[in-house]
Amino acid sequence: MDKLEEIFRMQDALNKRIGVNLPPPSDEEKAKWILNYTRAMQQETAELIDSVPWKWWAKYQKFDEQNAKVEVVDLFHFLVSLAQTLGMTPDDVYQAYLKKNAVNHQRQDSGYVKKDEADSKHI
Ligand SMILES: O=c1ccn([C@H]2C[C@H](O)[C@@H](COP(=O)(O)O)O2)c(=O)[nH]1
Repeated sequence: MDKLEEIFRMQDALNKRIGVNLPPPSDEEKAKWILNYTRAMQQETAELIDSVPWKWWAKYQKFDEQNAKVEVVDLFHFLVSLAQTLGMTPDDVYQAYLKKNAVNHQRQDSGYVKKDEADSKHI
């Protein structure tokens, strides 16, 4: 089985066990879970920041690379749940990634001197 498909299946099983069935049945519920998962990601991002010595005024902090890796995996759990909230399959994420990655390369090719929101509308 494809690794991304396996991750999506395992995340769905964990979320169901926690009592969350995705995608939610209404736009209202979708909005609620987008906010829940993005807030959870903000917290995990703060924990990731705390795993590097970011306090320029303090000397007690150490770079904890092992913890940083765990926080990335925590973030990945919530990012996959966010994709599932929006009804995206592993293939949807893969196809959208391919398209957006191509747009990002085109922007670099052209110097990216101007922001053109329309260049992502086909994704
Ligand atoms: O609905 C949820 C709630 C939590 N987690 C997972 C993601 C992280 O790996 C971990 C974060 O929980 P704490 O370790 O911060 O309690 O739980 C989910 O996958 N889905």
